[in-house]
Amino acid sequence: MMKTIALLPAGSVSDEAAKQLFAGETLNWKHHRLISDVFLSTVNGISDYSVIPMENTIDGSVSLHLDWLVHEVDLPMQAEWVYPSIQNLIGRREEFSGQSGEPDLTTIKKVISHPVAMAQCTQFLREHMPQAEKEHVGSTAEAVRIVSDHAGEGIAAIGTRSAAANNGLDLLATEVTDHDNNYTRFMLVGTEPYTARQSDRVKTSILITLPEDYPGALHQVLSAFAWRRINLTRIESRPTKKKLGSYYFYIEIEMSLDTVLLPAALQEIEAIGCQIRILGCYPSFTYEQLL
Ligand SMILES: O=C(O)C(=O)C[C@]1(C(=O)O)C=C[C@@H](O)C=C1
Repeated sequence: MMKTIALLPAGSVSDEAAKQLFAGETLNWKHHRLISDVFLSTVNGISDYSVIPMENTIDGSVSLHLDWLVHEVDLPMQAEWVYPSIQNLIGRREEFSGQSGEPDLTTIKKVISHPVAMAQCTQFLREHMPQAEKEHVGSTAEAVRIVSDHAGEGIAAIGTRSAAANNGLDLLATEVTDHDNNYTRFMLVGTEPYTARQSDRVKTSILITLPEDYPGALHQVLSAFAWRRINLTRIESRPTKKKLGSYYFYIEIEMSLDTVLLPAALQEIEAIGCQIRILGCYPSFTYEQLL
């Protein structure tokens, strides 16, 4: 049966990234304005998978989305991949044209975008349009659509080339992120394994709650991995939301759950009183692998 994929709107970075992961396949795309609806679509069985942005080169972890996976939904991670987040300043050229014919960015009254995309362009915005009010919306694609619906109101958006083209708008400035090599790591979550492509790199994500009043617990957790020479690629602490100062550790491990060493390490960690929740074991793809 044809699979259904829930994701942010057409022209968002999520949309471009998902098309890359599923290149060559015929699928149903279910676009949603808000990431909460992207999650809920798969929770409610309307979609098979949700596409979730998890981490960005410039802005770091997308904590809100990690918190959703931890607290709100129980959707296993099925694949992770990396996609470039190339942002542009988008609007109508004639609305902002200066004397030289080049866009005069100081005439922009308001810039809108997704908060993560906006954060990737902080310096650019401060340098070139300190006068502009900043407003956050659900995705870069939605920001571009709003600009298209509000001609003549002095609004520009940060978004992708494809969103500008979809809406017949101009690129007022290209590649405006504060650092080149800006990538976003995406996660495919859902109840079925992703099998369309294979990767030689498999990761396991877990959530660990440390026992209370156990000095050195985190050190012991890390050493259970260290002496087995198990590589950790990410460790993040997030509030349990139950008590001030109480945290989970989200850990990404560069090893499959069916490799003998990993269950042994997890057993050792449980033996000191830690609670472990497995969030998924999934193939990991670099951008180059998917080209
Ligand atoms: O708004 C979009 O285009 C998205 O896909 C969302 C999102 C994010 O939430 O991290 C994804 C990647 C970009 O780097 C910026 C924003």
